[in-house]
Amino acid sequence: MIHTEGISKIFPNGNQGLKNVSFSIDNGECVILMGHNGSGKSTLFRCLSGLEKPSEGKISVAGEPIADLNRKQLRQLRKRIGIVFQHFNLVPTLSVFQNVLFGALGRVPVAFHTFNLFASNDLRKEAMQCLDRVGLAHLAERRSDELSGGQKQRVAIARMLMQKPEVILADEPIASLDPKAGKEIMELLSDIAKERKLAVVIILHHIDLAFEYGDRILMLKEGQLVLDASSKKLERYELERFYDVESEFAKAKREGA
Ligand SMILES: Nc1ncnc2c1ncn2[C@@H]1O[C@H](COP(=O)(O)OP(=O)(O)OP(=O)(O)O)[C@@H](O)[C@H]1O
Repeated sequence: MIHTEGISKIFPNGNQGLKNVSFSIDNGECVILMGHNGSGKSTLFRCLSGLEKPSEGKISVAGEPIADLNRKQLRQLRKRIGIVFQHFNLVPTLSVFQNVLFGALGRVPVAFHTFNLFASNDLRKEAMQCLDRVGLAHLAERRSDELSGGQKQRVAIARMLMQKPEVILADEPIASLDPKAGKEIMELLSDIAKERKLAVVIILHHIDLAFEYGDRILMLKEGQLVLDASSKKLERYELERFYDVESEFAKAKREGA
């Protein structure tokens, strides 16, 4: 679960990243975070993952009050937050299986360079289960740099599942994928939210996919949360208006002109 209460972020140079942002996300909810460039999405993600401290307000992630944690506690909390990146961040020379296995590094006290040798059979079994969940068990032995973008993102999600996260933050996870692969990744993330009862937040710029896979849509504008609505109750034109993408033609048609 994620909860923010009145968070603001002012950077040392005076830029305001966030202004009085409050929302809650329950376990099992898949929430889409939208907003133009510079609207504050990355700042919010960095605050939620404990990389940035808000100047004001409270944040709790997985039951932990982030602002009150010391460095060691923050490091521990980060292990419980699964992050999905736009560019996958796999180790290209390692196999798909090894990349996924390394997802457990944060919860097993074994050094990186010996991890592949000393990982237990149970962990290896778990890694195969995570790969199976994303539909890529058959590619376990393949080098990860031989995969397509969509497959790489699936491997990155399997690696993140190995972490046993309690919350998932995905930063434009489909920005470099074709429409079909992008849809598959969105479906996977929204299914994982339901199956594992995790709070999932996805930064996305696709209106159709936001409606299809998001339970709720949040919109930031100049650091402020201007929309927080259930995707079932929201009309497409309302979202387009908030996003400033409604065409003059659509507007005229809607207004019956
Ligand atoms: N480290 C920083 N120092 C100063 N200002 C910053 C810093 N990081 C972000 N900002 C400012 O905070 C505001 C929000 O930026 P942020 O990167 O969070 O937006 P964004 O919605 O993620 O944009 P994008 O879609 O381009 O990634 C912008 O005005 C930006 O210039």
